[in-house]
Amino acid sequence: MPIELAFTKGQGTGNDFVLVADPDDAAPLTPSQIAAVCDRRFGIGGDGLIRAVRTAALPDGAEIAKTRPDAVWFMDYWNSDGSVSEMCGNGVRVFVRYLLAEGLLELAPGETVAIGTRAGVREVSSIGDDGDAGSTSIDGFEVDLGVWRGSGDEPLVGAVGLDVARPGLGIDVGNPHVVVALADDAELERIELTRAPILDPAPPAGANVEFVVPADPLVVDGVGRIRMRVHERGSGETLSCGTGAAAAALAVRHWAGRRAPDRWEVRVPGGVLGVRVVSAADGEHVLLSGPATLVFGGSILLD
Ligand SMILES: N[C@@H](CCC[C@H](N)C(=O)O)C(=O)O
Repeated sequence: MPIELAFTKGQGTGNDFVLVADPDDAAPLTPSQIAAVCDRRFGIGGDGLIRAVRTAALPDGAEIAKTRPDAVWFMDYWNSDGSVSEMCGNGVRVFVRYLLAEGLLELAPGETVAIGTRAGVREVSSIGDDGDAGSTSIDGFEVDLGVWRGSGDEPLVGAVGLDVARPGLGIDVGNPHVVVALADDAELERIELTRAPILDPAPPAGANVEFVVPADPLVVDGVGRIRMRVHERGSGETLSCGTGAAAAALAVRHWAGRRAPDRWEVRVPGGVLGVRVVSAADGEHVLLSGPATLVFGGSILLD
């Protein structure tokens, strides 16, 4: 007997998601149902599926429910192939937009909400209008992705369109990334990402792979500027990846050395994202800002 699933479609810089509400985790979806929903020809289509579940109702939220009762909602994030991920930087902004539209949350400009994720609690602020967060922040929402770290991975990365494999730098912002610098825009356009890049050695949990090109000049008015394309673990090439944009900015900042700025503008095929790095007592936090839009809603029949 097919089940009817009510959904909303949303996107942030062209990274698109199917959102469903299941506050009590009453009807978990199987990986094959998720892949069917995300299929662009046979389903709704999306780079991922996000379930809105109360943190206390989801087994993966149990620890957060004990320590951070203010993180009422959990972003249960799934890639389009039905694999699970710890975190999604574009997704978490669209998730907050969705909670607001569904009347599940109230948030004024400048206010912050704590969201449970598999990477831990993430603070999301409404910015723009009255809630400005600074010159590189993009109106919409800004998420504190927490303390970033180098993953220690330094694989060689091969991709169709690259003459030789290039060195990659592993960055962890709650989920795993490998960032690769390319020479120029022509090389960035030439790579073919319908096939997954080959990482040697491959990180055990896989990785999202970002290809970046610095703008010339790299820094204007204290803001670093880069272009990026991405192949996402579990979703293939997407128009944008928020955590990937943060990882790409962090890698270029690392390569640029001590005088590199803390504010970055990252151009992706689907738009522009803001990244800033802020020092705190527990380390360097990376913050991501960008738009979040709901596009349409409906219901789908699922086997
Ligand atoms: N598009 C997302 C990242 C989604 C998860 C990723 N594919 C993974 O498996 O880690 C973003 O905006 O960060």
